[in-house]
Order: sequence, then C-alpha cells, then structure tokens
Amino acid sequence: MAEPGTDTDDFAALEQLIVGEIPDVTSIPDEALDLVEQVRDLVEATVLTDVGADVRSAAAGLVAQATELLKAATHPSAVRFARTPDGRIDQLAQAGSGMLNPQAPRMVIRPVLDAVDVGAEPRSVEVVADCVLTAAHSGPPGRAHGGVVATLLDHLLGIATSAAGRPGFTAGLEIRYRDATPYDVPLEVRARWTHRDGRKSFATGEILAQGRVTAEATGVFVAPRDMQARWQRDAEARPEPADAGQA
Ligand SMILES: CCCCCCCCCC(=O)SCCNC(=O)CCNC(=O)[C@H](O)C(C)(C)COP(=O)(O)OP(=O)(O)OC[C@H]1O[C@@H](n2cnc3c(N)ncnc32)[C@H](O)[C@@H]1OP(=O)(O)O
Repeated sequence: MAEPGTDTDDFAALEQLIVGEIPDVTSIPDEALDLVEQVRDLVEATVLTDVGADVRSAAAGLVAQATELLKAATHPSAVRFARTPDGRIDQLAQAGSGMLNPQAPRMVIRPVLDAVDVGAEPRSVEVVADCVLTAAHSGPPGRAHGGVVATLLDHLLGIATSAAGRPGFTAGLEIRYRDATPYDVPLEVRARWTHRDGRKSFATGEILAQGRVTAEATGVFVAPRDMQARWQRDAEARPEPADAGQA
C-alpha cells in the first residue's frame, strides 16, 4: 500500500490544482448532487427507522443494487477539485462539506468575496457557513456528537486560513464545548484567520444555534516546508507596490 498522501492518483489531482485546470463547480450535474442528497436521506432514515426485519432486508437488497450501479464506473482518486463561483477551490469529496460526499454534513459555505490570493500578504477574512445536522450526527441524546462538531470547526477554520492566503494542514485544534449543539436546527459556523508565525497560521471560530454559541475553536495550521518556500520565492519575485517607501 502507498504511504498516506503519496498515492499517484492523488498527486495527479494535486498537479491539476497547481496547473490551474480546475473545472467550475457549476459543471457538476444536478443528478450528482441529487444522489448525494438521497444518500444522506437514506442514512438518516436508516438511523431512525423502526420497520421490521423483512422490510430492512428488502431495503438492504435495494441499497446493494444501487451500490452495484454506482460501482460500474469509478474515479481513480477520491480527490476532485472544483472552483466555486467566488473563486475558491474546493475538494468535492472531502468529509467536512464535500458536495459529492454524502458522509459530509450538509454544510454550505457562504461566498467569500474578499479572499486573499495564496501567498500574498495575508489578511483576516471571516468565513461563514450554514449547516443543519441530522439524527445521523447525534451523540448523547438530543445533541450532536462532539467529533462532528469538531469536524465542522476544523473544516471552516481551514477554509479561513485559505481565504486569508495562508493555508495549512491542521496541526492542532482545541474545542471548547460550551453548550449542546442541536441537530435538525440551522447552525451558523464562523471562522477567521488571526495571525501567523512562520509556517504556522492561527485561526478561531465558533458555532451558533439560534444566536447562542455552542462551541468555540482555536486551531493551528502548518504549511508544508516546500509550500512555504514557494510563497517566499513568489513574494520576493513580486514587484514592490508603487508607493513603497513613500510615507
Ligand atoms: C482544497 C480544499 C480542501 C479543504 C480542506 C479544509 C481544511 C481541512 C483541514 C484538515 O483536516 S487537514 C488534515 C488533518 N491534518 C493533517 O493531516 C496534518 C498531519 N500532520 C502533518 O502533515 C505534519 O505534522 C505537518 C505538515 C502539519 C507539519 O509537519 P512538519 O514536519 O512540516 O512541521 P513540524 O512538526 O516541524 O512543525 C512546524 C512548526 O509547527 C509547530 N507545531 C506543530 N504542531 C503544532 C501544534 N499542534 N500546535 C502548535 N504548534 C505546532 C511546531 O512546533 C513547529 O514550530 P516551529 O517552526 O516554531 O518550531
């Protein structure tokens, strides 16, 4: 088995990201999005169902048929990039909010209109997402699982570091669970980059349910050494602003 993160097909997807041939997210057919929604509904129905064994058995047979239909053609890699209308690059199969991943919670990121180009001088940009969890995300009775809450925050803090122009991998994430995060209730997830220290980007965020903060997070995101070196080279190659030195 290949080392994690070194799979050739995943590298092909990353190469696509670097050379800039990223399809538009609007090119995803409605049928693909509908399939994801149907599977999410299926998962919730499976969690909540109270039908008898015979009906479960019939349903399992139908699901197995559907699985076979989908396996008739598969992508070599789960990594698939697309550009959102606001210019952000998304990985459609990621587990945080991936449009093509039914396992991802229904989290929709609002357009980020003032994002900073990666490698340019970073600036804090607030990123906001809307999310509704379901019973399939529950933990203790009536509230969401803490790991799912952490997923929402990890993802949006990561997006915030990208929007600020200094993305990185999550190296540390601290969550403060202040109150129950409910499911079947609209949630607002917010995040923002705060500062950097060399390759480290720091971000904070929170989840609100009906205006009440249920969880807060701080995270540190570390850019791989080669990525940081490239930003450094790009910054050195950039021409000085016209008014540089005139104050
Ligand atoms: C395209 C759209 C995609 C959307 C994605 C949304 C975001 C999703 C976010 C994720 O889920 S990322 C996936 C989960 N995270 C990972 O897989 C990261 C796994 N870890 C690594 O790959 C490496 O540890 C990493 C590249 C992050 C860093 O390895 P390095 O060997 O390059 O760094 P090193 O360990 O030397 O640490 C660099 C600096 O960070 C510091 N550091 C590391 N962990 C830290 C921590 N937890 N807290 C504070 N500082 C930390 C470390 O002390 C050091 O500080 P100094 O430079 O000042 O010495």
